[in-house]
Amino acid sequence: MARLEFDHLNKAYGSLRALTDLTFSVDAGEIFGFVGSNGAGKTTAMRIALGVLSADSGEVRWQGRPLDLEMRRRVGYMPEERGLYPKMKVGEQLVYLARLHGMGAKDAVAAMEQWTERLGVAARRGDNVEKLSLGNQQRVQLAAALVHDPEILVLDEPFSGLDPVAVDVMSSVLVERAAAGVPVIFSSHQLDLVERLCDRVGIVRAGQMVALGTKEELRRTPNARWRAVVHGAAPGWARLVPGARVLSDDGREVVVELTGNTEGVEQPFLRAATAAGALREFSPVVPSLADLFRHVVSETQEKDAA
Ligand SMILES: Nc1ncnc2c1ncn2[C@@H]1O[C@H](COP(=O)(O)OP(=O)(O)OP(=O)(O)O)[C@@H](O)[C@H]1O
Repeated sequence: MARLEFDHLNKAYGSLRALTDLTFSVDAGEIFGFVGSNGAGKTTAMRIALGVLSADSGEVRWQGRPLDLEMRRRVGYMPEERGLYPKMKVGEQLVYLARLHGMGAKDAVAAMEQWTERLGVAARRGDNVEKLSLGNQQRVQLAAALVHDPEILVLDEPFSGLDPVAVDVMSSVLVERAAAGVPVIFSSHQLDLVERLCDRVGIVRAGQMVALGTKEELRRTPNARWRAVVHGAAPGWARLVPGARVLSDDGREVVVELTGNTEGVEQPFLRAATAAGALREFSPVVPSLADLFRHVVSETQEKDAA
């Protein structure tokens, strides 16, 4: 299986430990969301993958082999600090970058035309990059990451500062590249997007991976939560349900945490809700990625403090 592996990466800047045994992998065809608070170490890990920065120990492998200079030419990278030449024309710059990655002149021009078209900046090919709005510069930056038809995509906050249309274009490009077998890793603070796009997610805190898995795996909690909306019920009815802890109750909507998360664990709560009054809604409460993120980050902060 073709897989991009980040294997026990350690990195310190002087006395600051930026990464501690950071380990995870991204399969070919998978979109991996790399999330974490500011300063958690995402950029550091991506820079190590690209060889812009060296790790103190650990390595990044593609298909079982450490990423060397030759392989890194086949990676599409969007650096956080962005890396375009402001005084060079959009089209020329993309052709130049494609050639730098080993493409022939004709193919480089064709790829530049294709990607500027796809990303909605074809009309700006003749303009210097610095004349473009920030969002359009970012579209060009993505074109720069894609123009050489990379085998791997590593994108540092590709969605920041994009308008909703550009977000849609960027999303569809990532989904399409993954469908073509490319492992895609991107960092983002926009957790709704990560939730929507990613197959798997890794949450880093202070250089360590604190949660890793598919969205379903991350959402699986030891105790299920359910909500019921009941009209005309006597106050406090839910407190009498065996195995249920009431988390909130506004007189109509009640949310409970149940002991366990097995099939059918909600049935006593459902029966009680039906008996209590007119049941209008009944559903499981599924935590969002933002809920999980807050939970994981605050939980590990408490552990650190202890
Ligand atoms: N060149 C550097 N010299 C010293 N410290 C650095 C350097 N680059 C990063 N750091 C520190 O390493 C830690 C990890 O930073 P990094 O940029 O990798 O985090 P990040 O997760 O990408 O953050 P953000 O979401 O804010 O972009 C931070 O504490 C940061 O201050």
